[in-house]
Formats: sequence, C-alpha cells, structure tokens
Amino acid sequence: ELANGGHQDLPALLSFKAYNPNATALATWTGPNPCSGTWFGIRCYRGRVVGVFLDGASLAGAVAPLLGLTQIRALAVRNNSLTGVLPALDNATASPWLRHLLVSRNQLTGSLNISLGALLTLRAEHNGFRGGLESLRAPLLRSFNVSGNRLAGEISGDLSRFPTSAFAGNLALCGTPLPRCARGYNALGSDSSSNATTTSIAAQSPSTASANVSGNGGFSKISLTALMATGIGNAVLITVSLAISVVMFIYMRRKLRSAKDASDAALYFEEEEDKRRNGGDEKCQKSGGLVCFEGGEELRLESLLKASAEVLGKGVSGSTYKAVLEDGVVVVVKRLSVLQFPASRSKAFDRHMRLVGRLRHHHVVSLRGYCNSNGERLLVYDFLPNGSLQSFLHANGGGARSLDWSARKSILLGVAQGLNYIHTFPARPGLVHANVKPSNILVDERGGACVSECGVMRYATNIQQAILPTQAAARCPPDLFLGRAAATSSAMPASGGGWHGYAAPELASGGARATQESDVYSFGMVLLEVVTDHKAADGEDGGEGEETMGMVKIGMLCTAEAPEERPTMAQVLAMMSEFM
Ligand SMILES: Nc1ncnc2c1ncn2[C@@H]1O[C@H](COP(=O)(O)OP(=O)(O)OP(=O)(O)O)[C@@H](O)[C@H]1O
Repeated sequence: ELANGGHQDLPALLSFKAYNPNATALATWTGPNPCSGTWFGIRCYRGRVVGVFLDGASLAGAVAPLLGLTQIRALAVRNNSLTGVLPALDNATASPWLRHLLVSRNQLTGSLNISLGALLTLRAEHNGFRGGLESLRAPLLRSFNVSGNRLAGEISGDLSRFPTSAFAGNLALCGTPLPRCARGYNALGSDSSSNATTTSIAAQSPSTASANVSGNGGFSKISLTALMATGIGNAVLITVSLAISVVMFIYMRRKLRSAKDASDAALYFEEEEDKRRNGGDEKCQKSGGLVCFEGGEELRLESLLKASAEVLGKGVSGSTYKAVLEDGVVVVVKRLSVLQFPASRSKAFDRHMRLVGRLRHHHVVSLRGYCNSNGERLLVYDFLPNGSLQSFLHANGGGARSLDWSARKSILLGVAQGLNYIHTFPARPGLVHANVKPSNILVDERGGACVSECGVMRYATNIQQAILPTQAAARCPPDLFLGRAAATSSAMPASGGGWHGYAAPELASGGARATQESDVYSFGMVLLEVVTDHKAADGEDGGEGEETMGMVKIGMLCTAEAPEERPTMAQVLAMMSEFM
C-alpha cells in the first residue's frame, strides 16, 4: 500500500502530529509505515488506516488532518483539547466509509456540516459547535449526541427521534424532543383544535350545564340536560384522556426506542470494532486460543508459553509474570487463580474481557489479549518497566524511591484521568475497575501513571479474601488515616498487599459488588496515602501547602462513608484542575 515510495496515510497523520510534537501518545508515530503495528491508536486493514483511537491523549490542534484519511471508518478523539472547526464532511470531501465519529469533550467550533450516508455514530457533545442542525444529514445515525454546545434553531426530521439528553445544554435548540420552537408554538396556540376542545369541555361541563338550566325549573329537562351534558362531558373527557394516553404512549415508545437505539449503537460500535480486531484480522485468528486486541495482533499463545518468564508477584487474583517473547517483545502475563475465577462464569468473563480489551487510554495499561480455555485464564498486558506506585511508596527494605510533590500530583492526576475514562467508557452497565490500589498503578517511562488490571476482580468469586486481612484499615476514617500515614506506610506489605485499606466499607459486609463509587473510595485512599506519605517523608514547602490541602479535601470527599456522597471521577478531575 505504499504509493510513490510513501504510505498514503502518512501525510495526514504527520500533519496531525505536527500540532502535537511532544505528545506522549504520539511518540510511537515514527517510521514510514503507520500500519507497522507500532503506531499507538492506529488501526489498519489491508495496509490502510481505518481507525484512529486517541481518546484522552492530551492532544491539541485541529482534527481536520485525521478526517482527511481517505479510508477511515472510525475516529475517536474524545477528551482532548482539539480546537478549530470540524471541516464540512460529505462523500466527496471525507471517507465515504466513515461510520463512527467521536469528538466529544474538545474545544471544536464551527457548524456541524455533515452529510454522510454511512455515519452510524456521531458524538460531538461538550464542544463549542454553533449554528443549526439543518446541515446535518446522516440517515443511518444510531448513536448521536450534540449536547453541551452552542447550537441553536429547530430540531427537525430524523433527528427528532433522539432523546432530550442528546440535545440538552445548547444555546437555543427547540423542537421535538425539546420544547416547541416559538413560531410553531404560537401558531398552534391560536388555531389549535385542542384549544377548541378545551373550550368546549368548559362550556359543556356537567356543572356549567346544570347551573345554566337549573334556573328553568323543569325537573325532567334539568335532569335530561344534565344527563346529556354529563354524557357529552364524559364523552369529551374520555376522548381527551384517550388522546392524551395515545400521545403519551407514542412519546414514551419513541423515547424508549431512542434510548435503546443510542445504547445499541454504542454497543454496535464496540462489537464492530471487536469483529474487526478479532474476526476481521486473519493473523489474530491464528493466535491459538488467544483473543487479541488492538496492538496484540502478533501475539500467539504458543510463543507466550515458550517465552522466558520471571515472576513479578503473586496476588489474590493470581500470579504475574514478565515474559520476553522470541522476537524480544516484553509483555506481562497474569495467570488468574482458578479458585477466584471458576470456569462456571466463563461466558460473562469473556464478554467482560472483550470490553476491557477495547480500553485504550494514555493512563490505562492496555490489555493486548487474553486466553480462556480449559480452566486456564491468562491476561496479557503491556510491560511497564518503571514499577508500580506500590514500589515507590513501600519498596522492600524500606528504601522507597523518592517522589517529589510534582511527581505525586502528576501520578494522582493520571490515575484520576484513567479512572474517569474507564467509568465513562460506553458500556452497559458502566465499567468498574474494582481493584484500585498502589500495586495496580504503574509508572511509565515518563513518570506518568497507568491504571492496570481494570475489571478483573469484578469477576472474582471472593473479593472478601482481598479485603479481609486488615479490615480495620479499610474502616479508618480519613482523618485517622492521615494521622497514621507514616506508620501505615511502613506496615504495608512490599508487594501487592491485597486490597485491604483501599476497599470501600460497603464491600466489607459481603455480598456487595464493586461499583464506580467504591472505585472512587479506593482512589481517595490512594490519594490520601500519596499526599500524606509525601508530607511524612519530605515535608512540604510553602507553595505546596495549598495544593496539599486541596488534595486532602478531595481525598476526604472520595472516602465518604456513604457511597452516594462520594463525587464522581469527573467531579474529582474538575476539583483537581482548580488548583493544579
Ligand atoms: N503491566 C505491568 N508491568 C509491570 N509490572 C507489573 C505489571 N502488572 C503488574 N505488575 C507488577 O507485578 C507485581 C505483581 O502483580 P499482581 O497483580 O500479581 O499483584 P497484586 O496487584 O498485588 O495482586 P492482585 O492484583 O492479584 O490483588 C506487582 O508489583 C505489580 O505492580
């Protein structure tokens, strides 16, 4: 697929990279071939770039170059700082195969001038898009959201089938499913037959009718009139009630259908990606029982089993090895414990892992593949050579590696971004990490944090085993915890150390499953530990005092006893950004 000595998609990708010369996420975008398998976030099919997945990668600049990729089918650049306009997209100017366009939570402006017959997903919420929706034509749209922009004007035609939430928070949008536009409302108000009906009900209501006729004194007439009036009134009332019920029924059905459409479309997007990554990729099918995900296409079960391995540790969920494959690639293989992950929940586990395998974020360790056969469950992750937060905080022999305040802040911010990405990933029900603790927070070569082992413990049979060892620690209120920070640090086991101390109190009573709220609690405990450990180890200078206090406050909120009182990770990020 090389034309004139260069890959056809290279210029577009390099123009995008030019906006972000120092972006960590694009550091792998080097060399002549974007389809070599080493370019982060790039998905190819038959030698051409068909997908770009760069959610939450701290990227700036314009999105236009990526939309110039002539074969692109899916572009996901949510949660970045992209600016400029979205170019006009139609079958002549953009890839006619573009089916999924996800640009939410950037700073894009201009109008939504899109006319694409194949588009199934358009997620453009929380940007600065202006103008109306009249130049948006995508008849096959199944997942759609433009909320939180500066759009105005009437929602019409096909778009009206999407729920209110798809349009909320705009400057001045109106029309179904939002309230009617002013012009339409007035017209209906003046001539409307429903208004006429209302008037006629009032005129013909039994009480009015009977009051009118009672002065005539004729009993039979009164009762006949009253009866007639009652009859007419009832008939009108019944008709109106029926009409209201029908309208309500149609409205509710449409609402439910739109909601279902939207979530189905999100799942469709995921399934399609999955197919492309697994079924669609011939190499992956030859992986010998290993289900592989983006970036793991070259993995083979056979070569994993032959690899030279080194034990990294053994936790409640299983044993972890560093494996060096024949071609020199280093991966981490987690062999799940049979006791914690019995074969009986195999299908649910499969479904879950396929979802987790789609997570691609700068602050989340990528799952490259997994195997689930004959009771053996292996998970293959990227290897991060810089160790875990656990090793920084509680290294063997007490020789904790030093982390200055800015490194600690950056780690906490990274973990918060990673968790927020996991919690907001389009899945039904929402994803939960379920085992947030320092040994599952790895540090990359640039000192950034990467959250590992997302969702694995959600499928463990006995999370109590992970929690119980020092349950008292989990129940410590944050202030007590603060006071004990230094002692706790040295008392913590050097490797792993289970989830005790980080698990939310509601999980201790048994029966409860980890939730996004319990993830927030665990994050809060990690945060308090990182902050107080710094104070205990290095003290602080004046400039840090305010930030430290800000962080401690966030930690307190996250570790609220009642799950419903804890903030969401998005709120945590917003609070952090106030002083960082
Ligand atoms: N992708 C990775 N790259 C580098 N080191 C890793 C990676 N994944 C895990 N580790 C390290 O390997 C060690 C063992 O990990 P493991 O997950 O088995 O232990 P744990 O987190 O204590 O236990 P568990 O998750 O089962 O409760 C930990 O120190 C962890 O930080």
